[in-house]
Amino acid sequence: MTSPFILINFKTYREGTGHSADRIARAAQAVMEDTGVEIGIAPSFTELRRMAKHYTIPVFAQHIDGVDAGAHTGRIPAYMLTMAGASGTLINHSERRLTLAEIEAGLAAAESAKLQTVICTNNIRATAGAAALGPSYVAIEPPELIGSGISVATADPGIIEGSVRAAEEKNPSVKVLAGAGIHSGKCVRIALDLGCTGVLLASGVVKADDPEAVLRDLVSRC
Ligand SMILES: O=C[C@H](O)COP(=O)(O)O
Repeated sequence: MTSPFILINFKTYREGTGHSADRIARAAQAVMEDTGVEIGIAPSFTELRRMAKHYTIPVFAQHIDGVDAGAHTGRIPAYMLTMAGASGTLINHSERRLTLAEIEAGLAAAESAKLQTVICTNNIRATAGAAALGPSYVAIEPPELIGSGISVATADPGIIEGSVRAAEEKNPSVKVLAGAGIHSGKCVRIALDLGCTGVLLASGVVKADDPEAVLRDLVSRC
């Protein structure tokens, strides 16, 4: 049986930058080592290489572009992510929405670089479409709950259940993460009980006074 996966997105929070990013990464590594629950981080591009060098936990990018090396100003190709030490990438986060063509190109680039892929979706139909593309994970996140402190696990368990079912129907090898407002071990337990492999979260850990305490609570019912 595979371990649950908890992926912490640092977004562009100041609390996820510089020394504060280290505080979270250090805590994530300690909790992962103590409990065996897989905990990954998705820091900003400017922190990614440093995070991947200093910590052994999985480090994901927050975005990828389906372009190769060359004349592409301001883009982030797969080879740069692997050179920086990333092991995976988010694709199509609600805060960085992409066209279908861009999602497909980013996914293909990530796969050819052997990066794990998390396509984010905002509803069950989008989950079905994303799962059909065959990423490693689909992360279902109702946009209205993102950053709200109100957990999708309790506010909208139906969207999680429906997404798990949709992914299973389209491609049973695609794992599902639940995200938006996740902040406690209870939220994680509900997501796992609904068939998810884990959770994608940000503010609950990144903005916490004591990120390690939150992380220990998150894994407490895995
Ligand atoms: O990538 C993370 C999600 O957008 C969830 O964010 P949140 O945990 O702050 O609601």
